[in-house]
Amino acid sequence: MPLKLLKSTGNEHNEYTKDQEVHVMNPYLDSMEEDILYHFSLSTRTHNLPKMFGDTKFVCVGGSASRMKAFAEFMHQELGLSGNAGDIQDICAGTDRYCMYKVGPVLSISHGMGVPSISIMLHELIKLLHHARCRDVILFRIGTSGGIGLPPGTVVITDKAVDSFFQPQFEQVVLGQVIVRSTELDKGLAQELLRCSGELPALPAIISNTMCTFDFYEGQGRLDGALCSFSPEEKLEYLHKAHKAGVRNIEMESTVFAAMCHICGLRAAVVCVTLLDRFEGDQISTPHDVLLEYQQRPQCLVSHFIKKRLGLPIMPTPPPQTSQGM
Ligand SMILES: O=P(O)(O)O[C@H]1O[C@H](CO)[C@@H](O)[C@H]1O
Ligand SMILES: O=c1cc[nH]c(=O)[nH]1
Repeated sequence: MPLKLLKSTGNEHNEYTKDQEVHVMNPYLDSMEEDILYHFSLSTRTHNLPKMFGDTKFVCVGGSASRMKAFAEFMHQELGLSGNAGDIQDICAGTDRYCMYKVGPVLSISHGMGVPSISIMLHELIKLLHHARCRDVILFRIGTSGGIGLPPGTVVITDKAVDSFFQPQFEQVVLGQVIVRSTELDKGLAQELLRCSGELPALPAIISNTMCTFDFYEGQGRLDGALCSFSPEEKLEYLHKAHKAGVRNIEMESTVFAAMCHICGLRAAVVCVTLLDRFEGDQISTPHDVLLEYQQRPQCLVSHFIKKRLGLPIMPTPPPQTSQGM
């Protein structure tokens, strides 16, 4: 079935109606004879990127390769595409750095853990979207996080992505100098996702700030790493400060994701479920099947959004069933 993109679903921000290109902010790129997207195992010389990707409208990224494969299979079913969802091929099969699946106008890509890993992926993704002459693309990070003062399983739609000092910025070292970039995300998109969450049963969601750290253990104030140089009281004091600054969840990619999308004119949202309440502990001890169900919540929410955007009938569909790792 050919899929048609609706320009709007009704109430969203005006920005949605713009015909928006992907801006690469690099004056040298277009004069290169060939651009090798090394970590995707793709190139402008060996692949017809406009033909392969030109109709892409939604890009969903997340840390785990199996999650992003399962999400692609789920979207195949949700979009009512022909063929067998299980036959979808990894476009990046020539490398095991990242995986990438395309289902209709949706790209599903894994990014690994942490800022350096997602940053490399985003450089190549944004160039890919540019070379493919994509327009009006929306990016989503669908991930997991540690909550602060929230019941586990809550989906946090990020308002501001903040650093470990609670600042809405991302610092990149370039040629030995620190460049500070804004981590502004699309507020209209976040609101629209929140409205979508209200249309789904058992999908508790809020909009709030997300803190992005460079580490899972010490960087997130955990007492259970191989190293720990602070007391339980100091840990709680820091988490309370974060809470006071409006932070309700912690993960490891949102600031660079927000910063790079913002600069390149891409509308973007970060949608992460909380796996635990960090006021209560550090270890993720919830049973695996419960964690899997939590992990599917951002996927169901973003799928619902995409289907609305495409004007597809919204029917209660079961969440992705394939074996996803955490
Ligand atoms: O669930 P994903 O997308 O992997 O992301 C979160 O989980 C990882 C840590 O377990 C970090 O990468 C964090 O950002
Ligand atoms: O506590 C958590 C859970 C998932 N991901 C994180 O980065 N932190």
